[in-house]
Amino acid sequence: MKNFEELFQELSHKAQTRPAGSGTVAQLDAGIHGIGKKIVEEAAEVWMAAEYESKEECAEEISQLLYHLQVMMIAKDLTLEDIYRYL
Ligand SMILES: N=c1c2ncn([C@@H]3O[C@H](COP(=O)(O)OP(=O)(O)OP(=O)(O)O)[C@@H](O)[C@H]3O)c2ncn1[C@@H]1O[C@H](COP(=O)(O)O)[C@@H](O)[C@H]1O
Repeated sequence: MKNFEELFQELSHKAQTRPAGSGTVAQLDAGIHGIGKKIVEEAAEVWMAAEYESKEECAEEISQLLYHLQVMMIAKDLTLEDIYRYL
């Protein structure tokens, strides 16, 4: 099991090394517009899961939203500290 910080490290490394087959690299190549659409889509899936699905399905959708938010952070060259200072 990985935590938020570990996922961010992993995604940052993928963005730098660009391994073949990485979905993260594909997302980054899709650009801000594509990543933004994915965030909106995943946010809607979180809402629907919270309304109509199980707690576990809701947790999975939330994890996917967090993933796509991290991809956006990397695309915008934001660090975790840039975000944490507003929490
Ligand atoms: N945690 C995630 C993660 N969460 C969500 N996703 C992506 O978000 C999509 C969400 O799935 P959905 O079923 O909601 O969407 P979908 O419409 O079926 O998917 P698409 O057809 O749009 O890809 C998944 O298909 C993944 O592409 C993730 N992709 C990768 N990770 C982790 O990121 C790390 C790096 O992954 P790679 O860059 O692929 O090596 C690994 O540790 C992965 O576990």
